Amino acid sequence: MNPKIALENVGKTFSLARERFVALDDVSLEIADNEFVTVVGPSGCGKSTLLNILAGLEEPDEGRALVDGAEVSGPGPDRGVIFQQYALFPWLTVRGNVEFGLKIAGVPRDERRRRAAHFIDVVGLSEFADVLPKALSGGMRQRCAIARAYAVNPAILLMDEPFGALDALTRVKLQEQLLSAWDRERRTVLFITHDVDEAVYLADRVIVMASRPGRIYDVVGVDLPHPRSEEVRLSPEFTALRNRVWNSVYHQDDERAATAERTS
Ligand SMILES: Nc1ncnc2c1ncn2[C@@H]1O[C@H](COP(=O)(O)OP(=O)(O)OP(=O)(O)O)[C@@H](O)[C@H]1O
Repeated sequence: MNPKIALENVGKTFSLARERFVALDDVSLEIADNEFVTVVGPSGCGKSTLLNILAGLEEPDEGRALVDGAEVSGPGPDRGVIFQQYALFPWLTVRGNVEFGLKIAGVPRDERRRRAAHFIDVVGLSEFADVLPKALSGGMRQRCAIARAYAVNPAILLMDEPFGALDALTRVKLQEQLLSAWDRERRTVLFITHDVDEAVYLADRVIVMASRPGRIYDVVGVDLPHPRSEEVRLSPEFTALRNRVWNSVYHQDDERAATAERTS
């Protein structure tokens, strides 16, 4: 089957003052329809650049980014993007925020109401539908942002550290909620995180990146059962996968040093 998303030999370099940063070097990746892929790696390894290219917010210098076989040429309603900072409109209620994208898309009022109510329920915010963002906690705001992204029904969700600013407990709750929403309404998801446990818990496949130059370093398949639960989180299988990804992320430098030593 054709992949939903494909990156073909993507390269991207930024120049800052006199320095050049190779944010992505020859990155190739295929993501299947309805697959949940997480990306982890050290700071500056090009994770956000990769997501921004797929979102159509950055252009690659080399190679191509494809969605459904067509080259990405800008943002589109087929891709919902969720960043770490929940960009909610402060003057709109939860319902207003979730309905906003539907209004822009020209969805009629009754259908808008119905869809917004459904996704507000999916993220567990029904009681707060008429509340303004300032009265919500950080976790609730991010749930509202997720409901808004889901409501416009994009085939693809691109999530850049969406839970990065939240405390550990809220984070775990949101992981559960995101996965249960995904179990009910499958989407193709690319999810960036710094958190190895989060990467393994959510994913069908974890992509580990390395920096300087930014590239794919390791790919780890996660065959843990769904629906995932605390039991899965505490299982030896989860621990083994987590350790494997942890080693890949945190021992990249050891390997590099050993290679440098061997070749010097
Ligand atoms: N607009 C830009 N202008 C100049 N350099 C940039 C720009 N965007 C990214 N870079 C550089 O490209 C490299 C990759 O950045 P990117 O933000 O993609 O990494 P990241 O893995 O998402 O990092 P982090 O985990 O810290 O968010 C870094 O060296 C960064 O400084």
